[in-house]
Amino acid sequence: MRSVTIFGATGSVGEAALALIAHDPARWQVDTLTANTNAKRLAELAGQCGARHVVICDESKRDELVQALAGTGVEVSAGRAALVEAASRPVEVTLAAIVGAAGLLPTLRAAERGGIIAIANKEALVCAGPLILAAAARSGARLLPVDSEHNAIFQVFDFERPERVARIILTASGGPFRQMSTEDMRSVTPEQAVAHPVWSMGAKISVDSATLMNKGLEMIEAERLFPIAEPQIDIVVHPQSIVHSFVEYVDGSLLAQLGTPDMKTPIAYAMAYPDRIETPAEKLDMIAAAKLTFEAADERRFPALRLARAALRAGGSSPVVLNASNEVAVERFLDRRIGFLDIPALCEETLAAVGNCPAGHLDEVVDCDARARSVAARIADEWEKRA
Ligand SMILES: NC(=O)C1=CN([C@@H]2O[C@H](COP(=O)(O)OP(=O)(O)OC[C@H]3O[C@@H](n4cnc5c(N)ncnc54)[C@H](OP(=O)(O)O)[C@@H]3O)[C@@H](O)[C@H]2O)C=CC1
Ligand SMILES: CC(=O)[C@@H](O)[C@H](O)COP(=O)(O)O
Ligand SMILES: [Mn+2]
Repeated sequence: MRSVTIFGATGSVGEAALALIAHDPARWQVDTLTANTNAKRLAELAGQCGARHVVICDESKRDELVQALAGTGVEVSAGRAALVEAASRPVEVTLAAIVGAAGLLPTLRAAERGGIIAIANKEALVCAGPLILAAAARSGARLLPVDSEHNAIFQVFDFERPERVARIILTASGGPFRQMSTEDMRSVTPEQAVAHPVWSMGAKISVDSATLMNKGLEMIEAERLFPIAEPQIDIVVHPQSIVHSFVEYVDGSLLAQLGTPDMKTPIAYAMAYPDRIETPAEKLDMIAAAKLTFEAADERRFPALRLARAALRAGGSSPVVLNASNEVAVERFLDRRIGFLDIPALCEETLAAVGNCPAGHLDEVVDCDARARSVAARIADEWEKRA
């Protein structure tokens, strides 16, 4: 039996992990589940999986959660400090599945503590990858990527002889607007943007997939996770999302991991590592899939790719600023306060306005993230006043 804590249990990745646990409950002992505001669902999930402890970040939801779990013996905590404290509890597997930079502190605390850190929270790696890796190296924690592309690369990457790897190629579905002109993208709605053609995911990552910022963040995530440099990271659009990424070796061999687009497979890989466990994910029927297609990514229609590559090249605080401004922009787009094309535009203006700030230490990353959010909000407020 493995003990497991899930940060972001009420989200798309968190629920997929809990479905895996329900599929083979004898294998897992759930320690802590966390949510931001969704107390009702958190209580239901805790009841279903027999969690010992729950954390709700929004303190105003504490009473609702306490009432929902009355008589069950489940320990209830609330607030941001409790979220980070929960990462200090000893468990064998921590699933980091909070969305956004909000997941950074608990993920870092878990990496400081040890065990398997199954990491879906790519924004934490984008903002503070070197800090998380250093913490894991000190504690002996095993950092395992859950993001489908990075999980695929992890499965076929020669870590013993990385000099044999020529490049990695991240596959991108292309999102819902893959074939749309820039002009038509101007007026797309949040509903259209979150309707991902292949994957079923939370709203923020779905919008990121639509702008291709998701792939941009994934380039940075890959540079953090694997011993490769920016020029060795390429992207290819693969609308079927069956090949989850490639590793190209110096002899020209391309190794890939394939499967149906279901997050339960990479989550199971990371949570059960180094075992492989049976999952309820649909198995790939190659005859039915029949055709796998590949095309070039268009940086002109999807400028987020260009911005992310530039941020990766620039290093320092640029990835932090890119991520923070994107989080502000996506939230405002979902609230219908800015348009779809304004998302990369706001990131670009924020990057130019913030410039370089120190981002080597945790407090510097936190300050830089806050500064970028406030600059992005100010720019977007000015746009709104002018409109
Ligand atoms: N969904 C997917 O298939 C994939 C996701 N990822 C990555 O995994 C992460 C999670 O994505 P996804 O599951 O789609 O996200 P969701 O939006 O579906 O879920 C987010 C989870 O995080 C919690 N949360 C949100 N904001 C905060 C906050 N400020 N503080 C603490 N907790 C918070 C939510 O709680 P509440 O419900 O209360 O709001 C929820 O449990 C992201 O980083 C994403 O990029 C990577 C690959 C695939
Ligand atoms: C499932 C997963 O890993 C997502 O990050 C996925 O990659 C999103 O699809 P896109 O390729 O459209 O960004
Ligand atoms: Mn991905």
